[in-house]
Amino acid sequence: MLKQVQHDRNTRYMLNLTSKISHLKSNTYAIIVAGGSGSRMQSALPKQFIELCGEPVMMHTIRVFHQSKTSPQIILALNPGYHDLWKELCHKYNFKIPHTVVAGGQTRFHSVKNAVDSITEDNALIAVHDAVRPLTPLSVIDESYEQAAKNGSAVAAVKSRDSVRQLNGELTSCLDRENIYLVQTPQTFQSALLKKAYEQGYVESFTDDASVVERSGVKIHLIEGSHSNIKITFPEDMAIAEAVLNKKAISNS
Ligand SMILES: Nc1ccn([C@@H]2O[C@H](COP(=O)(O)OP(=O)(O)OP(=O)(O)O)[C@@H](O)[C@H]2O)c(=O)n1
Ligand SMILES: C[C@](O)(CO)[C@H](O)COP(=O)(O)O
Repeated sequence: MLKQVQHDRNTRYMLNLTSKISHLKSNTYAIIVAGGSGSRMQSALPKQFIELCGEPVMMHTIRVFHQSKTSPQIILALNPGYHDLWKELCHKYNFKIPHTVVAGGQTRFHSVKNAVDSITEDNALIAVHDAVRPLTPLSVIDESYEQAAKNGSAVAAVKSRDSVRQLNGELTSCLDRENIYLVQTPQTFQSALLKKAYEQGYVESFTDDASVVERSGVKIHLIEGSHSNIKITFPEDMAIAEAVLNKKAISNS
């Protein structure tokens, strides 16, 4: 029964998608940023290389973008010191999804910038995504391209499920959580906007692409993300990601 419901949902989704995406005229790109060192993970290898359910985290991430109906060209930003390891891993895991590799930079901003600079098209849609978010639903990715085509930007976000308090000196005050969104990736933009935004100099408050684009004077549009779209940051996140992927494999079998 559960399987039938899932199947019906998938079919409905595919049908909706075919009609929705058929009018997307722009070429699409996916920048997967994998230039970080994963200091909070405290592992010998950066977390994007750690094996999760049979293959490195970032192979899952690239695969989900590859499955998008929009067929994005995939650009991976990776620290040059890891390019050879990545080649070896692609060979070892027989990973054949086409992608190009550019150098990762000092910060996430610099990694994204290197990838953005490698794209020459002004009339494309570019999704920027963390390599360490391997659980992003395909529907969120496709919706992000669709909405960015309409509105210029589409940034995945979810409402807080917890109550939220703000620290003011020694006191705390309750915030209205209806107005609080937790921001995820993908963060998708029309290429001309993203390229212009990444011409700005780096400032420390640039923690994501929305903050860079907003600073260039462009309004940010949010889209519904997913609570399962976690960023692998701490060791316990691997166990959560594994459980979600295993559950998905069972419901698809
Ligand atoms: N110089 C950097 C820093 C981060 N990232 C990427 O940005 C994403 C989100 O960053 P985060 O989770 O903070 O990764 P790390 O910087 O690797 O982790 P930490 O902050 O714990 O060191 C990751 O996919 C990471 O590889 C990047 O491409 N280049
Ligand atoms: C881009 C991001 O994943 C959106 O939530 C986040 O800002 C990355 O932050 P981090 O401090 O580099 O983990």
